[in-house]
Amino acid sequence: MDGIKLVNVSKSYEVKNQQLKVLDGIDLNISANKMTIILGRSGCGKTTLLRLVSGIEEVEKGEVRGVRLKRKAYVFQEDRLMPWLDVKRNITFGLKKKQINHKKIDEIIEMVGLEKFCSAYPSQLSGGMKQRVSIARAFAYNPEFIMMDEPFSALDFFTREQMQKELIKIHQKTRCAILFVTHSIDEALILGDKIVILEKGRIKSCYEMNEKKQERDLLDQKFVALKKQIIDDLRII
Ligand SMILES: Nc1ncnc2c1ncn2[C@@H]1O[C@H](COP(=O)(O)OP(=O)(O)OP(=O)(O)O)[C@@H](O)[C@H]1O
Repeated sequence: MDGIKLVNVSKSYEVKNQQLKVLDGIDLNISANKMTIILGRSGCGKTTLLRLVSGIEEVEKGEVRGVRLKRKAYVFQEDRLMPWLDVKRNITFGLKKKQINHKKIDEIIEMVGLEKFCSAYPSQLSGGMKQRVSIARAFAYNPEFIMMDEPFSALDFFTREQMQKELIKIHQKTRCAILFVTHSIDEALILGDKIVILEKGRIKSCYEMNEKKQERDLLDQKFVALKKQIIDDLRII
């Protein structure tokens, strides 16, 4: 699959008769098979960027290339499950009957550790389990490109750590392109193949990460130094 390319993308909103510039001249390559992280402070335009890439919102200026014909999935901060459907039906929701490959769906359910909960309803699941269902639903669609908007931000430290590990595993198997929004520097360092720092609607800096994900140790000198650098990038002067 080819990647996705943003060329000079800008977006403004009209708020109380004034133009609020949210994104300003974004140039970005979202590589196929890789996890690209958008990291930034609250209000810097991360969700707006995802919405433009997904096509939910229209680009005002510039262009998003290579996304239109791709199979896309979206994972939101909240799980957005159907309360009246059990886990398996939530995961296959949106797929046509003949598109459902039960063997593959069962594999995905196993990958997210929910094999014992296939017939449970969302009200019977914890927050972390519900978010796993959302992730399984995205992967069940066999997407070429997944957009994730702070999917783990409502989870406690340990559940979040576990979900990050699961996401790395499932991504290594499927190798789809992922655009992942977060405001956690640690999460970006754990997951990213590329970390893009967004600041006031512009790309402030960009880091390519070549270290194997399973071997990343955030307490290692190299990662501590990179984290300091990113904190400096995010500091508003
Ligand atoms: N539909 C809209 N109409 C007007 N202003 C909007 C709209 N959507 C977003 N904004 C404004 O655009 C700015 C960026 O919002 P966005 O949601 O993209 O930020 P974010 O980086 O995702 O923030 P957070 O991390 O808090 O979710 C904010 O000032 C927000 O108020």
